[in-house]
Amino acid sequence: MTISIWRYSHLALAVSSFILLTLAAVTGVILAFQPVAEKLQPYRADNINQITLAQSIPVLRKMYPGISQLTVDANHFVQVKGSDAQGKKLLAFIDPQNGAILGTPGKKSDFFEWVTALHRSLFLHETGRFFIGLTAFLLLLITISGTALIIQRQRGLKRFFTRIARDNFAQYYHVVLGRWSLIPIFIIALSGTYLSLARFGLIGTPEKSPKIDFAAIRMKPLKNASDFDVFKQTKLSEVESIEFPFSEDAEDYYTLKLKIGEVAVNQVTGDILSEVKYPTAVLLTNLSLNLHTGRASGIWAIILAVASANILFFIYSGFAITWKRLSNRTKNKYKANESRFVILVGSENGSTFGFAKTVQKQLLKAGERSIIVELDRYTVFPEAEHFLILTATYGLGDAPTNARRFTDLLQQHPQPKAIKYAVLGFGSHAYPDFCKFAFEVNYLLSQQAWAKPLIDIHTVNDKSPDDFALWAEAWSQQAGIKLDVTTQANPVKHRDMQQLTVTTINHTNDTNGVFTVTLKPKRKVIVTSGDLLAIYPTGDYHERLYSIGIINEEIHLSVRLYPGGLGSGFLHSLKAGNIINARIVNNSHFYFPVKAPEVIMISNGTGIAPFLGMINQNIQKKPCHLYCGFRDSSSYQLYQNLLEESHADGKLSKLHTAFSREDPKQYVGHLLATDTDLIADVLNNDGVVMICGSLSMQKDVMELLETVCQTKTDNDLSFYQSHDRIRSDCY
Ligand SMILES: Cc1cc2nc3c(=O)[nH]c(=O)nc-3n(C[C@H](O)[C@H](O)[C@H](O)COP(=O)(O)O)c2cc1C
Repeated sequence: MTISIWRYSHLALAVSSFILLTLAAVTGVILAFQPVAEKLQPYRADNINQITLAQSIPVLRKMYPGISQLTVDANHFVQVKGSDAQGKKLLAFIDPQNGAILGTPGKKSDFFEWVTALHRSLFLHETGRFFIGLTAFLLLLITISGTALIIQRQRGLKRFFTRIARDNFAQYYHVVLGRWSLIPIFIIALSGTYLSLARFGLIGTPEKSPKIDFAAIRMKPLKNASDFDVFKQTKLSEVESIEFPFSEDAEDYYTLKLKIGEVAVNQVTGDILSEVKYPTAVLLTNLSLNLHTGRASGIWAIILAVASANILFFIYSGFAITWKRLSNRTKNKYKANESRFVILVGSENGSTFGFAKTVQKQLLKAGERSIIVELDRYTVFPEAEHFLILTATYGLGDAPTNARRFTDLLQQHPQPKAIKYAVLGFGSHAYPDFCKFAFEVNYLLSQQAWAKPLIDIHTVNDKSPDDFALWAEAWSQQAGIKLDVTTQANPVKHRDMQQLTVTTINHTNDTNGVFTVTLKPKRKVIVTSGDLLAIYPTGDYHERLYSIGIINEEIHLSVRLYPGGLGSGFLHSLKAGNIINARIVNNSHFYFPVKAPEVIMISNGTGIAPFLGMINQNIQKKPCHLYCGFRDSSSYQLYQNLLEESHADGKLSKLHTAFSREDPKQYVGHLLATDTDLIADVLNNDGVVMICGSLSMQKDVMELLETVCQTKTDNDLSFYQSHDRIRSDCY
């Protein structure tokens, strides 16, 4: 069953019962203090588990000849009724061993009586009782659906109590407290439901009184009550009440109402005149009363109070979660058939809609026709030029509820025009399948003839504003529309601006416009190969990002000069000794996998930059295979010495080069196609594949990897992507 069915049932049940549930929970918290207050009174007989009727009854009859009834309540208070030796009315708590009076029962608290009536019947008699019973039943169903949701969220019963990733306050504590108070709430709901059913006679059979054969009552042998076998065998703790014989006539007898049944005892001989066992339904009613009211145990009563208070918190947090989900839904200004930008959203709890709205606002501000659509409402968008797909991942790396049908819809609705797409995955590293669904969507889109990637897939861990801003920047650069997504949580980032000195710049004319720049930070900075360097060519908000390779503590960039290119033109104009302002952008998802046993690196063009640094730093000489593609050998010359040295040092195990404009014309994909067994081995043995370069190269490589995964590895492509075993940084 899907998470949504449980969720919707949970919500529907909560919505339909929350008013009465609030009332029952508030009164329940108050009533739980009644047994605690009662237990504080000093009337408890501590040893009723040891005292037998044979010990107690003769003492009591002697002290109180007019005793008519004895009761033992859940507090272990023993109460006697009747008249005392002076013939005065008797109603007192006594010590059952010596008959001493411990106190007299006071009037029940009006307040507790009032709250009890409200809790049981809303002051509406049978109608009220019915609604309260129904509320208890709905609470039972809410508890069951809540349990199912926790099991699904935690990926199975075994992991029920394992750590919960913290989403937001209401959601986190809804689940955390839910796990702990599940059992008491289940017991409250079940016992409440049972008591209501019993009350309306829907279960249980009426108690039968003992049938006495008066003709068979014996007058002899005369025995003392202390010698009656039945009294000797019965402890006070087994008794609910005892009716004493009215006179000394043998036809008047003792009636023992025990916890499990009723026994009539001849007052002369001690014979058992009749014995009836209560039906299970009656025993269950008693048990339900004990469990529902906490009357039998002060500790249980406190647990009930806490559980009832938790119900109130669940009502609040449940509505806070729902409100968040609903308030993130959007109204669109434009229609699907007139929008140029389509923001497709996959979200379970609504936060991804918040990010989508930020993007939407910027696009509308820029005067673009833009629309937000749930992934499950995917259709043909005749005017669309850009798809921005923002999707979370749920369950075991699955699609969120509003994106379940997307993969089918994508096949059903091919788009009439070419559309540039960008996928942004929302997820959390607390889950093993990080952003798996986003990787799947990205792959499926790459298979559509009409879909053209604008930028590589990006991911956002734990709603990180920085991750989001990085994606927005990358997208803005390619789309030519500024998305300013800086927020309070992500204040102007240029605080971390560094001054960097150009140490070398290497541009020759025969490298197809590719050149390298080496920079040295003036101050010590934390930077790793794979990070990005953000430069500001016009000194304002225009930002350009370049992959970094660290060699000998210097930052190496590989850049292709584009005619009129803002960033590449700026870098190309630099001279050794120039100082530039730039900042390091953390890109840790593309770091060298230090723990992996073997690594395959795939690049084309300037995508080689981070790998140069990673290979240079591979002092442990971990097996590393580099597959790099260039237009021709002149572009390769920029890196040749460094790579050959690394190979000779053992930092690079194998170097494969492909030249697309020299015979035999080859792309990296061709090199990889001959080494599919190696790729499969690396993936099957915890190794990592890294890709850096152009999006079109990435598309071809991903297709090849998908085939390798289908035919030669244990898992599919998105599994390796979401477990950081296939890492890509393409543009
Ligand atoms: C029950 C549950 C399961 C999740 N499973 C995954 C997962 O498998 N992979 C992942 O990367 N993130 C997972 N997440 C994290 C969410 O995808 C992430 O918090 C996302 O930002 C939520 O977006 P939303 O509020 O739009 O649904 C899970 C979160 C929850 C609560």
